[in-house]
Amino acid sequence: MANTFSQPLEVLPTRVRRTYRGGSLIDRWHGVPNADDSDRPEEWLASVTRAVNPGFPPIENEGLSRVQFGGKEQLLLDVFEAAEEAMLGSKHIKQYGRQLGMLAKLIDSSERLSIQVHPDKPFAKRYFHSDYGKTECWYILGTRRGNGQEPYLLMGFRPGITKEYWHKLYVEQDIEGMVACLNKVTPKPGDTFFIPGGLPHAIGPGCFLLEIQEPTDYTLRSECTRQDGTPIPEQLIHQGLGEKLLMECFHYVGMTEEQLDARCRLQPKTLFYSMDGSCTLLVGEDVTPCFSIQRIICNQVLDFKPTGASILVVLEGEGELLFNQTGIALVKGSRFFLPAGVKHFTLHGKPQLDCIRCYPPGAVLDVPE
Ligand SMILES: O=P(O)(O)OC[C@H]1O[C@@H](O)[C@@H](O)[C@@H](O)[C@@H]1O
Repeated sequence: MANTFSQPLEVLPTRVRRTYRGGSLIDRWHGVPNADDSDRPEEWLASVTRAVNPGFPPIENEGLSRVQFGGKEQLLLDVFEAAEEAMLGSKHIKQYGRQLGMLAKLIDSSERLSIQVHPDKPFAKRYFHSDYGKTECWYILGTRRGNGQEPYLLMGFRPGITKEYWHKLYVEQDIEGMVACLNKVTPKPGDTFFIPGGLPHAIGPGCFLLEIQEPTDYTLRSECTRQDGTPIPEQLIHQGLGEKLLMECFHYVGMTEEQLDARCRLQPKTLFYSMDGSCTLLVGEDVTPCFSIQRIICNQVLDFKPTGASILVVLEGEGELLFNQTGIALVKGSRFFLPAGVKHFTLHGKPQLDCIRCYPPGAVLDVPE
């Protein structure tokens, strides 16, 4: 059984509705011309995490990715159940269960998201009885002018913001006041940011990014309306916890721009470099134990010997993924779940591939030999 399941699984598109608009850059990236922004600004990649969208008309299995497997389309979650060991590996299952332990997404915002916060692990454990909070990282793929504005990110309280002051702004819904409390950062392609649980933030307009996060959909927010002025359902504001706990989810740690840069703007580290290509660590264990991210540039042929599962996303270029003497074509936007049972694969850039590999917690990163 392990052999049947141990092959790279191409993941079908999984678009998800959110409270903000965007997504046209995701479609264009996949080669769809003249795409428009919509209420589906996110694509979840190899997801086994359900989207939580109270207040929206229900969609069955929203957020769960599907793969072609055994001659039919199936939920990746069901394939995990049928072959947990081949998919995730026994070491991972022992520590994390049948859950992948991370979620990867593409996000494209044509307008600013609401000012929000995600729980850290202790908060998630205590109030959601979950082993996972929603610490996340963003790798910027591109920017555009959104809503007539230059792209930006809001991140982290400026020094001196107290819980009492933040609560007052929340009660008054003083949006300008809230924006003024946060550091404003200009993103550029190739930047990587770390957003630990508890850090207030908002992705601004015109940001196209790859996000890796803990596998939950817990967003709490201080802003109660969308950009068009329509109300955001109460459940999406405090996830059923109420105003007091909403305020406690934020960490009131002020940071200057320099302190924010030092804590949240990550510096890539070269792991491997040759004529054939390179591997760079974008997010490693020194940043968070929740997941890791590696960028791979492949000019020729790179050989990998994984020791566990990962997700592979092609950002740019064309080439091939060679597995068991079979070549699978790779193009910009290709995304694969690589089960733990895949012990060897080769990337071939034709002429070049720029890829990201996302690893679950506890993974040993594999670097070409
Ligand atoms: O504001 P909504 O529509 O809930 O969007 C929430 C989105 O926010 C971003 O900052 C990320 O945390 C995404 O993972 C999340 O899906």
